[in-house]
Amino acid sequence: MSHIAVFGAGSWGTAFASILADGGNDVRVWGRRPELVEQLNRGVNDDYLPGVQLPDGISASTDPAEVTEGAEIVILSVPSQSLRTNLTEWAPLLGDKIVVSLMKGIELGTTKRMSEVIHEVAGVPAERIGVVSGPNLAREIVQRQPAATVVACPDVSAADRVAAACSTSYFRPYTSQDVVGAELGGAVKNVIALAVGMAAGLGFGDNTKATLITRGLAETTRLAMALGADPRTMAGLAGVGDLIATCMSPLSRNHSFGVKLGEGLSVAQVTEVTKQTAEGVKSCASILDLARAHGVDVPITEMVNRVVHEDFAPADMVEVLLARARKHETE
Ligand SMILES: NC(=O)C1=CN([C@@H]2O[C@H](COP(=O)(O)OP(=O)(O)OC[C@H]3O[C@@H](n4cnc5c(N)ncnc54)[C@H](O)[C@@H]3O)[C@@H](O)[C@H]2O)C=CC1
Ligand SMILES: O=C(CO)COP(=O)(O)O
Repeated sequence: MSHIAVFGAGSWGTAFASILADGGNDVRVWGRRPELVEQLNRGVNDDYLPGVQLPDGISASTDPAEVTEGAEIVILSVPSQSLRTNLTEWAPLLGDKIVVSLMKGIELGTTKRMSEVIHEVAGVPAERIGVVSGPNLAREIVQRQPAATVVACPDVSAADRVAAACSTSYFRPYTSQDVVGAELGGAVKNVIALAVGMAAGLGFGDNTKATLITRGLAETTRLAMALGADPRTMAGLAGVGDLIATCMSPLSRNHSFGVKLGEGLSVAQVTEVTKQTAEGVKSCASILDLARAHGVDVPITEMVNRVVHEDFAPADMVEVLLARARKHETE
């Protein structure tokens, strides 16, 4: 049994803590708000996962030092744009632990991946920074529905340790050394899910959705390869696997956000009613910056960014995408 710390008591932090507890670990969760921490200590998380009874083996605290004391692995699951600020406080607690990011976003302004932010702010060597990414909608996971994921880390033995800790009868982790691919797949699929949601909100059917998913995979792969990722990761769970789950599921916050935009609500109106993190809304801008810096064409991301940040209409997005010059499919 390992002692594992989880920072972030939202839907995925809590669901991942449940996997770890089911895997036989002693899990301590850090939450910001005392009321939520109190809920977790009663075995529930009514704010983010209402109606779910959490497994035994999870305790929670608002004290980062208490949560990390004796932990071998530290899992980070806060919104991507808050990680840098959070880590400034947590960095001294990380010591020689394996640090794992569950986050699926790219930092605004710096265009850094979450593993890069962890390395930069907390000084953790790349060999001890892992990423977990795959088709893992939190609500299905806490119902113990079967799913698989990717645990990526440059150090295979560290990836193995994390994979062993989160291996259960319903959750199957595969290991990988492709951190860049896993992080890019996880971040860009949120943007594509916004586009697919918009298409659904506009009343388009499965041909349109499949087209956006497939061309979304093409632009994700182009960008990931430009950053040094293995293209095979894009054909795996952290690539097309997560892309399909997020683009097709009404449980996805990014997909649902896009649907409301497609139905005619403004970004401000959708933001107002969206209580949880939809990473693609912010990361579409940083992913576009990243792609431009590497000279990579990402037309869907570009259109999503225009809708979300430049007041462009979703219907016009479709028109512009279809009016582009014809090209070879594999270019
Ligand atoms: N929910 C899901 O199904 C999955 C989510 N993810 C990723 O996990 C990450 C976390 O997302 P969720 O747990 O789903 O989000 P969430 O919105 O359910 O929860 C976010 C948590 O972070 C806390 N938080 C908000 N602002 C904060 C700040 N400034 N400092 C510290 N804590 C703050 C919130 O209070 C909440 O506890 C995201 O990057 C998301 O893309 C990855 C796989 C599945
Ligand atoms: O990453 C996810 C599933 O793998 C969750 O997607 P959303 O953040 O869009 O809900």
